[in-house]
Amino acid sequence: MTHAATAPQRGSSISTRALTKTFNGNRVLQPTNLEIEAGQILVLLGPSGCGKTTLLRLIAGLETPDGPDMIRFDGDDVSGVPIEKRNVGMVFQSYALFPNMTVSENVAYGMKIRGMERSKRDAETRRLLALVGLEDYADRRITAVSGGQRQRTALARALAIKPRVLLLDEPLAALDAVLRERLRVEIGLLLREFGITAVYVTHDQAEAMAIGDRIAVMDRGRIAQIDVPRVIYHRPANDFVADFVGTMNRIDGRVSGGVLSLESDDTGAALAVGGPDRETVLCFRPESARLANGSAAVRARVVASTFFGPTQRVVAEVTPGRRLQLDLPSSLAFDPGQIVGFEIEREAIIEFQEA
Ligand SMILES: Nc1ncnc2c1ncn2[C@@H]1O[C@H](COP(=O)(O)OP(=O)(O)OP(=O)(O)O)[C@@H](O)[C@H]1O
Repeated sequence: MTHAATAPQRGSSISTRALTKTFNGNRVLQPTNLEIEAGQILVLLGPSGCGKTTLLRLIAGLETPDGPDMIRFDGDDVSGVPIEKRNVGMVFQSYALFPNMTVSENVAYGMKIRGMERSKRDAETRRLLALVGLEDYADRRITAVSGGQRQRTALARALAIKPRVLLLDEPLAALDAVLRERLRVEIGLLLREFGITAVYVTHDQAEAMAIGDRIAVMDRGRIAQIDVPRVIYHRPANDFVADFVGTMNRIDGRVSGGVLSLESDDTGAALAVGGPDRETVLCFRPESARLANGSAAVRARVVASTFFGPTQRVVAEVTPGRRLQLDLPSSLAFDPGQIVGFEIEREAIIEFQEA
């Protein structure tokens, strides 16, 4: 395991039971049952207004649930426990740091007001600054460090009070894309090293995939699906999750003799999918397409192509108006109007039950 200096502290498990929240007669959180194991990172992912922040604030104790005994930490009802007694740390998009203090003073603040003695506090501050890679910036004023360094200061400050639950609300939203990408990896590693239980709100699916042990995708006050990132991505439970997480292609048509056929002049689809004859909608991700020729291939007319570096995203029509997005090797050039043939592995095809 890890050595003493970074020995993981134990996080609390969190569970909610039919947790709801109503604002002025409007129920914005539908009955929600969550089980978050100690030390796990759960990401709440969903579009604006779906209830992510409300759920986070309920766990924090910043909002009151509709009823008693709806939230438990380590099996104990925390309904009557105020935020300062819940042992939660919070990190927000706006850093909420003290601008007139240095980086290390900000990190030490919580320990100071809790009366930790100077030498212990200094040692702990140094340890935390090293952990977030800011040891060389300890004496800089907050106003003299970058956005990413401020966010890491905020994280170190939240961890300094040794919370058993860390709640993060869009902590990287204010940062530029490059920094966001780097910090999302770093934060995930840090939280795991700390062994803390974390709930992390974002509407950025790449961030959710990188950070979450599990992801809860939320839709209009409900959890639409909760699972590990791989399952959320490859086996979305419904249309909403499929569309919200990544790009999903759809081909609708009739499956007859296990094959979905769409024919029109020089384009068309002949996808072997198996199963009984039916009207259906088949879904697949752009990266599931493989270039192919022959009778088993789908043929589509290229509309446009965008270069991504290792791959290119080709937009092509399988019949007029039925557009698909395909990720194909970028070493090949595809001109508009050209016919491209491709296949999709059967395991990569997702079919939702007709509602
Ligand atoms: N204090 C409040 N009073 C009344 N309605 C509220 C309050 N807080 C949130 N809501 C409503 O609850 C719903 C969920 O809001 P919430 O902030 O939880 O969404 P979100 O998923 O975090 O959105 P965003 O990504 O935009 O922050 C919204 O319709 C919002 O308008």
